Amino acid sequence: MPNNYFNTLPLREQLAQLAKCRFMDISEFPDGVEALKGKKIVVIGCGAQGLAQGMNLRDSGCDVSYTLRAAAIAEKRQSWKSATENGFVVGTYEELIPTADVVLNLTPDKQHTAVVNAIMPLMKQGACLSYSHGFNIVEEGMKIREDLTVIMVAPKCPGSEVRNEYVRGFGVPTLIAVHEDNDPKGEGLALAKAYAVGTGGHKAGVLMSSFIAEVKSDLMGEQTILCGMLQTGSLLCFDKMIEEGVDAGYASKLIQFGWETVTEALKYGGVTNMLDRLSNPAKIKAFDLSEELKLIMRPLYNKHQDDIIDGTFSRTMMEDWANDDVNLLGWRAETAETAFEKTPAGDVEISEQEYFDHGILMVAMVKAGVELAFETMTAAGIVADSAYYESLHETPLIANTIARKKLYEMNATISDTAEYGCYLYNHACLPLLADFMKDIKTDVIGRGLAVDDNGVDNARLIEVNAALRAHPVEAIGTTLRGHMADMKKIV
Ligand SMILES: NC(=O)C1=CN([C@@H]2O[C@H](COP(=O)(O)OP(=O)(O)OC[C@H]3O[C@@H](n4cnc5c(N)ncnc54)[C@H](OP(=O)(O)O)[C@@H]3O)[C@@H](O)[C@H]2O)C=CC1
Ligand SMILES: CC[C@](O)(C(C)=O)C(=O)O
Ligand SMILES: [Mg+2]
Ligand SMILES: [Mg+2]
Repeated sequence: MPNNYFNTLPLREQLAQLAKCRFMDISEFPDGVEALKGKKIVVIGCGAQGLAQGMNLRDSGCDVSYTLRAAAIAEKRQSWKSATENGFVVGTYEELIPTADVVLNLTPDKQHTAVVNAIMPLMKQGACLSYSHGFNIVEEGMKIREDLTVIMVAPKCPGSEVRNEYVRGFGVPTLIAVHEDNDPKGEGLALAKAYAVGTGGHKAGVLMSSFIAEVKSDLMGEQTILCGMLQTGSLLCFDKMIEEGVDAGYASKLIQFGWETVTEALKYGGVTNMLDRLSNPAKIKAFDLSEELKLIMRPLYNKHQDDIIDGTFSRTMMEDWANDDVNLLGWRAETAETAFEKTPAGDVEISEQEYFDHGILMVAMVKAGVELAFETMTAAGIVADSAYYESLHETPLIANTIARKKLYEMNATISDTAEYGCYLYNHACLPLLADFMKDIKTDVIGRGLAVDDNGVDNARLIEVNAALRAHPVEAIGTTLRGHMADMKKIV
């Protein structure tokens, strides 16, 4: 059984690592990709992150090629097609790994131990090994050859958006770290910074953090608000609308594109702006619903964070790995059979404002999920900047994937680790919200509030506006969004 590295550390070291996080100003990247110039970068795997990061790095002037497992090359699998059709050199481990100065391990987390064990003997003396998620180091205690530098450059975003944002001329927030046990030449930070520039991350914001803080926050965000909450919310809202007689095509479209539309407002102006898009009575309704949701769901968020911190989550997921992914594959098949997933979006016009007015419950779910995830992460010692990226900032980026092809697309685009955690949350959250959903009517999902009484109590409105603005996620959000002035509009 793998050795959980985090659990071997003394408490004070665990707390120090969890709290490691510093926002890097754009002025700290004056050398751009210079540290990677003249270096040969070999990417292992050409999936969601592999293709996107490789393309961005190449467009930034780096020398990038791909190595794939032999069977993927022989059978000309999708990964081989993606790399070759995009004009990259592709070779076996034996052909390319010995030539690499920097190896980017962008295979699924489940494969990391086997992949790293296979490539380590082939790696050049003093080369660099990089990850985009630290599971293998933190949760499995992987030991890397002492002469190798080990870094992490983790985009806080699905691979598709890593590429899309770069093409739009921006980037996605990125967390970088150097594994302190493996920095023999002291060059880890320079390499990680150059790599973050090469993917465009520095334009959106780079956090200098630790492998531990990345793992414990990344797992929490993806399981709860980012993917779990959007999946649970989609299923509950769709089923409720059908039960209440809303046209199925309309309901399907409202949800498929609704998350993207309402969270676009979140991206620009936080929870406050998202709720400000509602009429005054609708805003108060969304606020009250979200308070109720937070009360019901808080124990679930705490459980996810506790299980992530003490290793229960990684142990159980690794048991599923050892059991041929029976749970993951079963949950994936189950999701494909849900009514929401099987009902195509109708050919109906829904205006941008209507997504808010008819999606009050969706707005409430996003608010509750973002705030709970942020509160739970920061209570566990994760720094607010990182908790912001893992809750509020990334939610719209995941919502974009649902707009493309519903939950299938979201779960195909995110990592298998995120997908497993998403289903885990969904399974616990659906029954938890069953009673709450019994009282839900189409005024808050599907049809909107009646407009004849648009009045509100002044005192209550002032109270709600003040509470929205006082939440700590709004303060850090305002600061971090200040560094994202060049962010491009999507909706
Ligand atoms: N998905 C995302 O958006 C994000 C992922 N990450 C992290 O990035 C890393 C990559 O994840 P992701 O992009 O989702 O992965 P994918 O599942 O999309 O891609 C995996 C790639 O690895 C190859 N691969 C699979 N198994 C093996 C193996 N045993 N040996 C060699 N190659 C293999 C696959 O090709 P083939 O099967 O053809 O060999 C494929 O090209 C993970 O650490 C993940 O946590 C971080 C942030 C976001
Ligand atoms: C969605 C979760 C994520 O961590 C990510 C895209 O950031 C992943 O593992 O896919
Ligand atoms: Mg992530
Ligand atoms: Mg992840």
